[in-house]
Amino acid sequence: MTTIHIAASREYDVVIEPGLLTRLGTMAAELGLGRRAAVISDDAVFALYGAAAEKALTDAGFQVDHFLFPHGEQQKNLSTYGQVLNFLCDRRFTRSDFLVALGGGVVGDLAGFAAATYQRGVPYIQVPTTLLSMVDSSVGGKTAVDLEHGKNQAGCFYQPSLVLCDPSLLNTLPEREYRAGCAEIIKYAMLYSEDFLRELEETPVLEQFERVISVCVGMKRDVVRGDEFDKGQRALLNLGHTVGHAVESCSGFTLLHGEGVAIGMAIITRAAVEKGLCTPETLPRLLAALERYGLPTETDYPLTDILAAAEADKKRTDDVTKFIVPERVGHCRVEPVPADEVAGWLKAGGLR
Ligand SMILES: NC(=O)c1ccc[n+]([C@@H]2O[C@H](COP(=O)([O-])OP(=O)(O)OC[C@H]3O[C@@H](n4cnc5c(N)ncnc54)[C@H](O)[C@@H]3O)[C@@H](O)[C@H]2O)c1
Ligand SMILES: O=C(O)C(=O)C[C@@H](O)[C@H](O)[C@H](O)COP(=O)(O)O
Ligand SMILES: [Zn+2]
Repeated sequence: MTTIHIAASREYDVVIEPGLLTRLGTMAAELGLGRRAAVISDDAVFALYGAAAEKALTDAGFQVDHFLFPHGEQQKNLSTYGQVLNFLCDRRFTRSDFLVALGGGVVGDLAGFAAATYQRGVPYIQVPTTLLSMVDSSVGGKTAVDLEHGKNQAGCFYQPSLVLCDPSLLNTLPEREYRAGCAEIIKYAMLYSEDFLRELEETPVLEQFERVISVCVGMKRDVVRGDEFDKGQRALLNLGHTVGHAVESCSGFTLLHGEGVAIGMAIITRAAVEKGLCTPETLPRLLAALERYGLPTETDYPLTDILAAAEADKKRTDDVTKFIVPERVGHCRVEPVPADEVAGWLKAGGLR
C-alpha cells in the first residue's frame, strides 16, 4: 500500500492499493469517526460499488444511509447540493457523523462542499472512482458546485479526513473517462517533470495506474503543503483551465473536464510559443502526448464565446487574468495578462 500524507489545515493520508474499498469501514473506524455514515454517490457509480462500500462500513459497525443523484457535470449544482443538505437534515445527521464521497470529481466536489457546510462542517472521506479524481480532484480540499455563470463558482477549501484510492475500481471506467483523467496527468508532467512526461510517452497510463496516481498525488501534496488556500503557486494547477473551463461551459458540459483541460493546455502553449515565452519544441511534444491519449487539442467555439465564459475564471481581476504559461516541459509560470491583451493571447493560441 502506498501512503501519501497531506499536510494542510486538516492532515490526512491518501492511501492507494487495489482492493482497498473492502477496508473502507476499518479505516474509518481507525480515524475515530462517528457512528453514522452518509454515502454520497451518483447513480452509475453506486450501481457498481455502492453495495461493497456500504458492506465495508456496516461490517465495521457503522450505520449507513445513502444519497444518490444522476451522474454528470450538469448535476454539480446548487439544487443537488441543497438536496444533500436536506437529506442530512431529514436523517438527523449530526456533527459527530461523517460523509463518504463515492465517485468521480463531480461527487467529490459536491459532497465535499456539503460536508464543509452542513452544520458548519462534518468530516468526510473521499473514495475516488475515476482516474481524474484519483490523480487530482480527491486531494487538496477544493470543493465546489457550478453556477449558471460558470464552473466551481460556489465552494470552499475543506480537507477530507482520508482519501481511499482503490485503482481496481478503474476496471469499469469508460474509455473516454480514462482519457479525460490522462489530461490532468499530462498537466502534472507539463508542470513539474519532463521525466514523468517521458514515462507517459513510453508506457500507457493504464499499465501503471498505481505509480501514476502516486506521482501525481505526490506532486499535489507538495503544492498544497506550500499554498493550501490558492494564494500563490497553487495557481499552477490551473494550467489549461482558463480556456478549459470556458470550453466546458460553452459545450453545455458535453465536453468532459479533462477534454477541456487538454484543449486549454494546447491553446495556452501555442500562445506562449507565439509570444516567445516558451521553447518551440514544447508545443509538438505536448500535442503528441495529448493525441497519444486520444485527447482533443482544438475547439471551434468562437473567441467571443470563450472570452465571455472565461470571465468566470477565479484567476481574473478587473485588470488582469493570470494565465498559467509553459516555458518548457516541466516548467510553467504564472503570467498576469492585462485585460485588454487577453483576446490577443487567445488569438495567438489559435482561437478565431
Ligand atoms: N477539486 C479539485 O481539485 C478538482 C480537480 C479536478 C477536477 N475537478 C472536478 O472534477 C469533475 C470531473 O470529475 P470526473 O472526471 O471524475 O467526472 P465524474 O465525476 O462526472 O465521473 C465521470 C463519469 O464516470 C462515471 N464513473 C465514475 N467512476 C466510475 C467507475 N469506476 N466505473 C464506471 N463509471 C464510473 C460517473 O458516473 C460519471 O458518469 C469536474 O467537475 C471538475 O471540475 C475538481
Ligand atoms: O487543486 C487545484 O488547485 C486545481 O486547480 C486542480 C484543478 O485540476 C481543478 O480542476 C480545480 O477544481 C480547478 O479549480 P478552480 O479554482 O479553477 O475552480
Ligand atoms: Zn482540473
